[in-house]
Amino acid sequence: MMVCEYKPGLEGIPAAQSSISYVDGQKGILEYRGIRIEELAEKSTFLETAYLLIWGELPSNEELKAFEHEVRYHRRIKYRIRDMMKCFPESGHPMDALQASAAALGLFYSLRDLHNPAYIRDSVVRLIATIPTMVAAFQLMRKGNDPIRPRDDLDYSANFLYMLDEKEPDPLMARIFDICLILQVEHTMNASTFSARVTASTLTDPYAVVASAVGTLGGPLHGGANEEVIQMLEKIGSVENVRPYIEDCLQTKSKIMGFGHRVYKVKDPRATILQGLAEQLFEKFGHDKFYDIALEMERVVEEKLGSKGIYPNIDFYSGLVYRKMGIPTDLFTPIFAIARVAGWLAHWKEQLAENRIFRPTQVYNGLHEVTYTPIDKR
Ligand SMILES: CC(=O)SCCNC(=O)CCNC(=O)[C@H](O)C(C)(C)COP(=O)(O)OP(=O)(O)OC[C@H]1O[C@@H](n2cnc3c(N)ncnc32)[C@H](O)[C@@H]1OP(=O)(O)O
Ligand SMILES: O=C([O-])CC(=O)C(=O)O
Repeated sequence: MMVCEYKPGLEGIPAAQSSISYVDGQKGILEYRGIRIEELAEKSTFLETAYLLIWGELPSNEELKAFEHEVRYHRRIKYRIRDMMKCFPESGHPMDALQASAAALGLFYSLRDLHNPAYIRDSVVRLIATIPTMVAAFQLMRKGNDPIRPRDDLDYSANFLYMLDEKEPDPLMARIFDICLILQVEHTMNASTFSARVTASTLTDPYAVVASAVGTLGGPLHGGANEEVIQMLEKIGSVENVRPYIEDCLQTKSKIMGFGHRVYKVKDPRATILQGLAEQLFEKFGHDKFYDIALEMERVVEEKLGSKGIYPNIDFYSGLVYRKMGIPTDLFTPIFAIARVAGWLAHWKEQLAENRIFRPTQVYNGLHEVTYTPIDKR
């Protein structure tokens, strides 16, 4: 057997062959199925992009209409799922609520008919359709309110924003939210997608695949950083405090949230687009002082860490966009999951097409031939 060098975090080790997305981290390029992210953000919608990622090609008009229709009519969640969610502690994190709810869907649809295209399509539609409803339902129920029923006349993103507070969203806000989902939907072999593929490789059901990926996305080194960025900006509080804050992080070797990336060594192209979206919102709905703090952070981090290739990642500006929409900070990562579920499902489908169970090796650095010490002699 070939002996390979151990790489912490599997840096640079290919874990799959994939045609779903492509990143050039030196040039700051991201493509979904070969199409540049900038073009999709300008011209596509989240559901069209999800279709592209999962089925490999842009849909025809009829295909898109059919997909949108199916998603629209699967948005409602079973009352037993709602009843289960009512028992969750209101102080719990919405990512944990989402992970548990996604797993619970598997109790109702545990068929695992993995060779049947109709089962694949049905699972894709159900997960993409119900995850926003479950996120919004927990948000209302933890405040003691009843969930708001999805509105069939609203499109995907407008309906989610509506379900958060029963107000039809401003059209610019709904469009910007939809673009955010396009930007967050997929990113090659990131930690949560890897998790999804490992889980998929055991041939379990897609609800378990998504639940395991949601659990992985929530950590602060991954999708959870978008929530931490806002907490950091609040803690810094003013532009003058930025430099001392960053100097302190460098001295204590703490991570600056929303900066750095395993693949990008330049500014993440999605951060650039998100920054532009935040500016559009500030223009229409008023400035946010945290944006000035964020700009100063970007300047100081570039000065101090630019030579190491540490620049803003996708999580740096997304929180400012969601904050301006009035969305609570602890929903930022669940919203990331609303988007990324389509990427995970594209990888689930690709993994199933040429499956082999993931079973890497390890470099054992423990003891051998140790004798058992009876408890009274320890
Ligand atoms: C959707 C997403 O997941 S995007 C990423 C979201 N996560 C964050 O924003 C959290 C902050 N960033 C980080 O923790 C990292 O940059 C990660 C997790 C994104 C990437 O991690 P890795 O590729 O393993 O890089 P690693 O943590 O080994 O850092 C490499 C070097 O850069 C430094 N570095 C990396 N990111 C940062 C940061 N945000 N702040 C300060 N220093 C950093 C490290 O201290 C290390 O320095 P050293 O070589 O002198 O020890
Ligand atoms: O790719 C990664 O390592 C992190 C990630 O999910 C992203 O940047 O969207």
